[in-house]
Amino acid sequence: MNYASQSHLVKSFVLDASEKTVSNLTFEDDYSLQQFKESAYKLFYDIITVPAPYLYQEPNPIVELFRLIESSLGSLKSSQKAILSQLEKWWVEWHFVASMNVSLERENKEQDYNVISTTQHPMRKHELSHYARLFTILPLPVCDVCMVTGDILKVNQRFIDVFGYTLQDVPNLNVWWKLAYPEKDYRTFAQTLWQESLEQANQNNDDIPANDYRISCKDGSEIVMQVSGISVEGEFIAIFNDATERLKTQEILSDMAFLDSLTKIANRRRFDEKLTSEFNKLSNEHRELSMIIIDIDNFKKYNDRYGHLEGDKCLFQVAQKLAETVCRPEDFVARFGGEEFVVLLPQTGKQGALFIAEQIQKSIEKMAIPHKDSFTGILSVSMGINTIEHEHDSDHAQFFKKADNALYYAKKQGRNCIALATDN
Ligand SMILES: Nc1nc2c(ncn2[C@@H]2O[C@H](COP(=O)(O)OP(=O)(O)OP(=O)(O)O)[C@@H](O)[C@H]2O)c(=O)[nH]1
Repeated sequence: MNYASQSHLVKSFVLDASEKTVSNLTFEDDYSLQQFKESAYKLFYDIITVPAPYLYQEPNPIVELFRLIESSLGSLKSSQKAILSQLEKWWVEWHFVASMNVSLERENKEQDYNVISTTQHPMRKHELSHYARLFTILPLPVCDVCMVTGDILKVNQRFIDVFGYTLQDVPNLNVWWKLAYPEKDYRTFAQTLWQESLEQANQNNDDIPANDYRISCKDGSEIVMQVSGISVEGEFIAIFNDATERLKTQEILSDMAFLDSLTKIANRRRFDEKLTSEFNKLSNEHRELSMIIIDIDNFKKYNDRYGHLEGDKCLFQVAQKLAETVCRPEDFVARFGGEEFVVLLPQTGKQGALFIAEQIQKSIEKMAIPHKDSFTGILSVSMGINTIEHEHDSDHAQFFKKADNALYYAKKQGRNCIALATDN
């Protein structure tokens, strides 16, 4: 771009316009506004010769040029300032329309599409110029991608601000996937999800549905984005919406609801509360209380062999099975943490608790979840039981500790077994 000559042209245009046609850019009627715009567009048409505008990159040539013009005008009058800033906006619009026309012309070669005649009247492309402005000023990161080649055609300034990548860093989808999704497994997952979303949009003739993606930024930080999009004739525009805050809120809400997010049973916090309340009841009423701590055997090896995702699935299945097996309304099941669960059985003595533990063992065995690295070839659990009566001198921490000691003993016996805490 020849900055000097263009700067000179725009400068004389601004000076001329601010002297004659407008004062503070308040146009008396639509006609004078239209006149002014048309002369501006005519000027752009005369001076713009760059074939492929890279408007959305840093440094942005248009912005640079206008900075130059502004400094060369010395101390600006407010009317000149207003004209200059309007011109800059229109120039961006005009440039976008011109580039759209160039691609339209390429597609319509056989119809002898006349680019010049359309670009001389750019306001006919009203919608396009609106789109151009939207694309530039949208406070969300957006990028425009050619579906055929995978080339990223444009990214807006917000995209650069949020992710740190410019169009040079991510010229096409291949590079984008590698940089933004550096971990191979997660990349495969994200690509599959995005591909399915594209197909779904295509089938339903609808927008690209929104899903959450964990994206790595140029500075190495990670950000969770809800990505959706629209597809328009061989291109799609991906729209990124920050999901971090939403996910944080969801997490807090699910914590507040005392639900373990993975297994969908009560969590540790809820268990602590329940244990305290059951313990307090003991002193007032003639009651018993039993606790069973359940720990999956060799779960580390399970994760190592079948992968963490399968491990998560397994934890969910075991938790649901426990909730199904321990079904009296006053009984209580929670995930204590990791691969450890806990059952509280109010008004239940040693024999009753042992019976429930055996039921649990059987139901887990019946699920027959394959576990090649376990002694039995299927998933098993070990359990420690403790029971307390209304006359007691321990606190709930001690009560828990004894059940945990019993569990430790069960593990030492070779796993897949149940141990009762001793009285002392
Ligand atoms: N998939 C998955 N794994 C978890 C989760 N929480 C804890 N773990 C895994 O559970 C495993 C527990 O390992 P250990 O404490 O060594 O116990 P173990 O391998 O079952 O051995 P034993 O208890 O002696 O039978 C670790 O590998 C943890 O990473 C979870 O939410 N999901």
